[in-house]
Amino acid sequence: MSKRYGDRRAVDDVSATIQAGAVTGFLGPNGAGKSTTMRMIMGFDRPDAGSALVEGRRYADLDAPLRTVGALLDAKAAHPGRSARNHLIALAATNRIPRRRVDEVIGMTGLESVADKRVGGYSLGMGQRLGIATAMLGDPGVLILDEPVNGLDPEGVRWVREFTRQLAREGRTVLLSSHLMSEMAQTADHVIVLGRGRVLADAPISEIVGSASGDHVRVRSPRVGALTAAIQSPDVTVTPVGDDTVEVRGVGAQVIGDAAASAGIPVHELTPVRASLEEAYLDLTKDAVEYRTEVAR
Ligand SMILES: Nc1ncnc2c1ncn2[C@@H]1O[C@H](COP(=O)(O)OP(=O)(O)OP(=O)(O)O)[C@@H](O)[C@H]1O
Repeated sequence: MSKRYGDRRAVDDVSATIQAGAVTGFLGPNGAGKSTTMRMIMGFDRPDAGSALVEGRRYADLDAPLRTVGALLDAKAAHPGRSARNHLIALAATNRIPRRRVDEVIGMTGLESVADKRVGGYSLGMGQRLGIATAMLGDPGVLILDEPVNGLDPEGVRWVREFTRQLAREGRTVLLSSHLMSEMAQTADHVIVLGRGRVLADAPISEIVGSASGDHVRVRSPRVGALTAAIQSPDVTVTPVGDDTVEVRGVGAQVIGDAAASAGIPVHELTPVRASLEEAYLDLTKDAVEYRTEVAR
């Protein structure tokens, strides 16, 4: 799909397939085009070129849209004067969804105690839970969640993680955007990264993290100089990070440990450090960030 706003290419020839039975993380800097893509999938915005199909059809052509795909796109979508329960009852009634499903989604999202209060008085977190309850109302096989953990407390963040993992285990398709990389690393199976409207990466999370340059082994030894000499080779880079500590790149912990043992060098720490999703993400998007903070040097 492609979409312009004025002379701005918000989404620029994006192609992707979101797999069932997995949580797909949708990442990208502010303004990268994530929300626009999600809105186009849900038929709220019309692409200038291309189309999005949900279970093989455009959103507008779905027979029972709410029962096919549920979305959280704007946590403030419910009328502020209505209660959560009444909001859900009205939606259920117009979509031929049985009334008991309203109580189910209220229970599922932990909204029982506030379900009869006005939505206008809800905290951001309660609004997010109501948004997720709304998305789940039709028991859809596909969920599109735009920053569902935004504004949630740690318990709520963990709940979204476990909830979305469960949805994927049930075989549903989950597309989830977030700026919280540590959270995404624990939630997503697969990641699509957008930058300036284009797809920068589309791969399993292990592959994305594995491609980052941050993997190294942290080594601490009272004879760190001798150990450095023992593992020296053109492929190995050793960076001092303290008097007796170095970061070693290009060789694994086992080789370093064996080299130390055969040279009789004591080792006080030998820690393989995996690159994080955050490092991989920052590597991928470094040329695509529009609003960068200048760090004083
Ligand atoms: N309705 C609109 N009218 C004009 N420009 C828009 C509109 N919606 C989005 N844009 C522009 O399109 C680009 C993509 O925005 P979008 O909200 O899709 O990004 P995003 O990846 O979701 O960002 P964020 O992480 O900040 O939510 C931005 O430059 C944005 O300013």
